[in-house]
Amino acid sequence: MTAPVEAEAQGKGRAGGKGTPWPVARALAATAATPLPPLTVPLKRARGRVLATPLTARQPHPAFDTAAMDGYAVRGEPPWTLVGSALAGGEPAPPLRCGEALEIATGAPTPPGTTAVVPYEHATVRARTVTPRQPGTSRTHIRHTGEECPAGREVLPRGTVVTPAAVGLAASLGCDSLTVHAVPQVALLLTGDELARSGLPPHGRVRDALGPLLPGLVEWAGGAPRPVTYLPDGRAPLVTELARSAGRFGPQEPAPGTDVIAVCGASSRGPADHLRPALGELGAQLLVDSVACRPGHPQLLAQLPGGTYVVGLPGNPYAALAAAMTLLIPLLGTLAGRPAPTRRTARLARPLRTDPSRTWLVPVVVEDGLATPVGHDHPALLWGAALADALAVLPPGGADDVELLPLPR
Ligand SMILES: Nc1nc2c(c(=O)[nH]1)N[C@H]1C(S)=C(S)[C@@H](COP(=O)(O)OP(=O)(O)OC[C@H]3O[C@@H](n4cnc5c(N)ncnc54)[C@H](O)[C@@H]3O)O[C@H]1N2
Ligand code: MOO
Repeated sequence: MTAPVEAEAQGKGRAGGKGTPWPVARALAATAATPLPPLTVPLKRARGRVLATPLTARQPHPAFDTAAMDGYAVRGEPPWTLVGSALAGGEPAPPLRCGEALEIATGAPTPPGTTAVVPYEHATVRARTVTPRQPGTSRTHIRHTGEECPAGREVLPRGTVVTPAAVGLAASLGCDSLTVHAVPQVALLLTGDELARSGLPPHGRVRDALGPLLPGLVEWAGGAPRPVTYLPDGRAPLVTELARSAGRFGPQEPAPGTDVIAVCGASSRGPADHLRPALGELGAQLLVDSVACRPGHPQLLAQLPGGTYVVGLPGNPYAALAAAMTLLIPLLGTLAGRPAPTRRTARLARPLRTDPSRTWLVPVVVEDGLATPVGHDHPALLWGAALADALAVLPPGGADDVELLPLPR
């Protein structure tokens, strides 16, 4: 599927054309790369990354026989004589003898010989004699060593995203570090002389919507966004910044280790749309050149000679988001080591206008398996996307059941 950029950059024939079919483009983005190499990081830096090796228990859980309730550890048949007390984290208690009871806190090791823990509410104590309030049940209220997880057991497979719960689980099982995939480093280049970064822009200029949007989107997809770089319109600044971001050359210090560069704007064929010519000048290979979808068709995926990927996103903000969901998010997922997402579908709440040759990405809210379009889906405004749970993928010709691309919430 690769084609030298130079050839494409010369012609304008594909600007309004159909481009790569949307499902093909997404699959190309997901398979263009391989996961970044593994590295071992402390637990506190592991969250959001992806396990490169399975998480296995370094110790059994629980690590010792322990009381599941506050009450009395007892041995043998009642009544029992109270011989002392044990708190969680305290000195280990000596073995119990038959007929003895030890006041015990939840989580304290049960002394050797314990046959049950009688909760306070099930016991009566008089003159250091403990008796049960009701006939014994079959429950001993002892959590035995390894009963929840034996040592060496694989508890999370490779490819699991490290959630807060996973970090806590790893700690419970004695881990101080996790082996995860490196996080894709993402440079964000925004082009356009018309962009204003705060306040109400003067006539003819527009507020930048993508500088505020993209870092959160990249983090959600498992990448690490670099601070946004704003570029003036022009081919030369784009060539210089693409090369610098890729760490290849440049007058300034190269940015080390950039895996992906997302470029916003300059993706179409107008006089200020320099992305394709700039990529051509740098000797990039186009992997996807325009996608048969609305919005977002001018998007592209390319690879610079040093290996860095470039995703070209249209300047129109909703078109940029739709394009990012098509090319950038699958690419980042693969680089980050995430498994392919589970395919989700829903029934469209009402039929939508369809296109015979292009996929439409439609913002929807999803409830009880029904996808309801929220409207407000003009390519230039993120209103519909901000209301939506997901983008519904409406294939050429339409469908009753549609695939969903969940949006970050
Ligand atoms: N002759 C053709 N013209 C256009 C075509 C085409 O096929 N043939 N496609 C249109 C489509 S669809 C899109 S989308 C845009 C893509 O344009 P670019 O990627 O080149 O982006 P720009 O021209 O720079 O900007 C387009 C539009 O978006 C605004 N913009 C840009 N950046 C931002 C930002 N960060 N935040 C908010 N708004 C932004 C910009 O001001 C323009 O209004 O091309 C069409 N034209
Ligand atoms: O990608 Mo444009 O519609 O897709 O604004």
